[in-house]
Amino acid sequence: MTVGPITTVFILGGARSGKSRFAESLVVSSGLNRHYLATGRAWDEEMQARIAQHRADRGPSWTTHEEPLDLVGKLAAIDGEDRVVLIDCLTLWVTNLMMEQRDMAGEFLALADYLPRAKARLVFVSNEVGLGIVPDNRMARDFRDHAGRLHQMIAAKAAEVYFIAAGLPLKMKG
Ligand SMILES: Nc1nc2c(ncn2[C@@H]2O[C@H](COP(=O)(O)OP(=O)(O)OP(=O)(O)O)[C@@H](O)[C@H]2O)c(=O)[nH]1
Repeated sequence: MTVGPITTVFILGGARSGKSRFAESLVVSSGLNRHYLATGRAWDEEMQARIAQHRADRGPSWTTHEEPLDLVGKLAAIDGEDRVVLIDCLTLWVTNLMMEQRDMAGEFLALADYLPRAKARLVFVSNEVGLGIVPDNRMARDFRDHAGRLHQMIAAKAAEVYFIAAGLPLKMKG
């Protein structure tokens, strides 16, 4: 990640592709203060254990925040020139917004509009969920469409975009 002008980085990949690890390595190499903003919720014991492991792996040099819905509000609240914020991940945010029946287009626009105003560097992580066959239920199809639209909006605003597969980053923009 370029240290200099304000930069937004967007990292897309499949489940267990290594996207979070790659994102964390960019944050560490920036030399800036490390902030982690989780959109996920611990809905069962397995997820609680997974989150605890992630926190232990990140270590004490990271400040962790959790916000399932008001992503722009939280980003604005923790903003600062001295830091980089890793947002993990956009697809869980989409899930949470759908569960609460929020205005998806409005929420996405608010996030895209916020990006050029951020003082912190932002590293977004998301799951590419659009590569398989068309899901046979409506909710899954809607989810896939929302995620695809959001990804295009964030990729358009990001200075760098990566696709991760099998732990390997492919730079798509920047
Ligand atoms: N609430 C909360 N969630 C966290 C925290 N740390 C990590 N997570 C969540 O853990 C998820 C990533 O973990 P995994 O499911 O193990 O990884 P993955 O995205 O399948 O795989 P990779 O592509 O390898 O990153 C993220 O989406 C985060 O939301 C935390 O401190 N709090």
